[in-house]
Amino acid sequence: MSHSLTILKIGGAVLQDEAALSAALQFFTGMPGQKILVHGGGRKASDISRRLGIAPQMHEGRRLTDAATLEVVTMVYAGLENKRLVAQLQHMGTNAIGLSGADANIILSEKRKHTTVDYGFAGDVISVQKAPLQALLGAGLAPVCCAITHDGQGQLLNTNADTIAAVLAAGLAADYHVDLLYCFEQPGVMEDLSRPDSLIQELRPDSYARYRAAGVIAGGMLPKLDNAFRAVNAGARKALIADLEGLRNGGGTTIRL
Ligand SMILES: Nc1ncnc2c1ncn2[C@@H]1O[C@H](COP(=O)(O)OP(=O)(O)O)[C@@H](O)[C@H]1O
Ligand SMILES: CC(=O)N[C@@H](CCC(=O)OP(=O)(O)O)C(=O)O
Repeated sequence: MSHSLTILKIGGAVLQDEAALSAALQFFTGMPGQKILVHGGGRKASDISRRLGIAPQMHEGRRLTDAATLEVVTMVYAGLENKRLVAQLQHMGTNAIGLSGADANIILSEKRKHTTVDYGFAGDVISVQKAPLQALLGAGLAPVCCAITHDGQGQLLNTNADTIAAVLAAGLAADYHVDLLYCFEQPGVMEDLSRPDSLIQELRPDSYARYRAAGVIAGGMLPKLDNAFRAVNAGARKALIADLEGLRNGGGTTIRL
């Protein structure tokens, strides 16, 4: 295992703020070694859904994805957001290549099964094909991955973007020293979102369970943390949740076992 690989995931709020996005892409461009960018775009998809008269519906941080919503998220994530990120990275000197999970069959998923909630065309990941990713990385390209996956039967599925970042980290952990960085608009996981000084510097499974049961950690933070633990469990060297300032200066919330 000779190479380091950094996987940076940027969320919907960062994508909505041009200055923050540009700073995040500059940070990505400056990262040494091999790297993958994973992006969300949930807020943009919700905006465009509303403009089309489709009310966005989320459950525990995941989108209920009916057929019309699947069209919207495919256009937004695999189209608009993915391609504009690739273009901006090219402008900054990073040779990026945009991918969905269907491209080169990198991420195979299945319709999310749940006993009480119908998630529609939301996809849970079954497997990651690492060979095409390794080939791209080895060729000096930076993959830019969106949250659209496929089931191998021709059906596109909508997968949480934090999950995409974590399964890539887990899938590649046997071959690289993987650092997984989640960049969003908060300083990290907070005890109280209204208090910027309430950063939780370190989370372990037991403290996560306590905060979750107390309702301190909720919504979009649940898939982020479940996935960060998944990646570290699978052998990622590091998982960090932070804003850009924290990523630059060693702040944020570190996930430990
Ligand atoms: N304890 C917490 N600390 C930080 N954010 C939290 C917490 N609990 C809930 N959240 C919410 O989770 C959101 C992040 O989830 P989400 O919007 O899905 O982010 P992203 O688009 O980056 O994946 C934050 O903006 C915040 O509103
Ligand atoms: C199934 C599911 O929830 N998919 C997510 C994919 C995008 C995403 O995760 O975007 P952020 O990182 O910006 O939240 C969604 O449609 O919101």
